[in-house]
Parts: sequence; structure tokens; C-alpha cells
Amino acid sequence: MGVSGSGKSTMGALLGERLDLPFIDGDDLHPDENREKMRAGHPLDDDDRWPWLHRIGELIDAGLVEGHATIVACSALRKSYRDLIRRHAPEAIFVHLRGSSELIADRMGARDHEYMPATLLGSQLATLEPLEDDERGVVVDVTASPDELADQIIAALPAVTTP
Ligand SMILES: Nc1ncnc2c1ncn2[C@@H]1O[C@H](COP(=O)(O)OP(=O)(O)O)[C@@H](O)[C@H]1O
Ligand SMILES: O=C(O)[C@H](O)[C@@H](O)[C@H](O)[C@H](O)COP(=O)(O)O
Repeated sequence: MGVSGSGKSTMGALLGERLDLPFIDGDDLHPDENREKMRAGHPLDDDDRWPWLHRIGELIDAGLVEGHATIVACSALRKSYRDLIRRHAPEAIFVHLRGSSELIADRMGARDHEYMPATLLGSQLATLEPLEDDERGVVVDVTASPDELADQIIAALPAVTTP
């Protein structure tokens, strides 16, 4: 989880490799209307996001039925969005990729994205609700390199998964 540009796609792919688990990028699951809305510079609202979040939850659930966890890149900005994912997968662990707005704006400015403009970072940050104490999760600071972050996240997982 985390705002656009925080490193979800990068870290999701890397964690998928490191943990030998399937990786699903939530970016790829947005319907065309959502992509067009963001491309035009408009933030999504809750009604745009609910079906997308349900789809993500269904895919996690389908993996669990097959007997495996899934790594997912999903902004999951509000607690209510994470609650919806937990309705599908109560054991879900959220890894919040946290960074300063300056650092993330720099990274967004330097990358090419199919539809997400850097101008939407402000609304992403305004929408973000950090993990609360009762949410199973890990918070990392994205100033570290992807490899260092993967080490930190993997090291934190046993403590998070132990009941
Ligand atoms: N830990 C990191 N250190 C340096 N650059 C990073 C790191 N994580 C991601 N990036 C770069 O920052 C940009 C945004 O990352 P990305 O994975 O696309 O974020 P998101 O999926 O959250 O939008 C990309 O150009 C990516 O290569
Ligand atoms: O809920 C949302 O507002 C979107 O999902 C958004 O958070 C997401 O960031 C975009 O899909 C762009 O993709 P990136 O996060 O990869 O920039």
C-alpha cells in the first residue's frame, strides 16, 4: 500500500521473486473509465474504487483457495478500502511504503506511467490513512533501496504473521 510513486509496483515484483509468490499489480486491474479519469488529471472517488478493490480481494481469495498467498500492489489508501480487502482475506498483511512528498514527487517525475500524472500526488496524500494499531502491517521508509526494503519487509513478516 501507499500513494502513487511510493514503489508498490517495484517492491511487489521484487517481493514476488524473493518469496516465490505470484504478484498482481493493481494498476493493471483498473477499468478503462478509471484509467481515463486519472489520465485526465482527476482523482478516483470511492465509487470508482469499490469494484476495483473487490476484484483485488477476489484474486487474493482465489489464490488462497489454490493454497498460496499473493503479493498485490494496491494503493489501499483508506482504512475502509483495506477493510474491504480483509473481508476477502482476513489474514492480509499490508506493507505501507512511506516516503516524503518531495521524494515521491521526484520519483514520479522521473518515471513514465501509462496513465497516472504526477499532479495527482496531492490528492493521493490527502486521501491516505496510515495503518492503525489494530491493522496487521509493516511500515517501511522508501528512502532505502528496493533490495534493502525487501530485506526489511521479509524480516518483519514472521513477527507480523505470528498470532
Ligand atoms: N526504493 C526505491 N529507491 C529508488 N527508486 C525507487 C524505489 N522504489 C521505486 N523506485 C522508483 O520510483 C518510481 C515509482 O515506483 P513505482 O514502483 O512505479 O511506484 P508505485 O507503483 O507505487 O506507483 C519508479 O521509477 C521506480 O523505479
Ligand atoms: O486508488 C487510486 O487512486 C489509484 O489506484 C491510485 O492510487 C494508483 O496509484 C493508480 O493506479 C496509479 O498507479 P501507481 O500507484 O502505480 O502510480
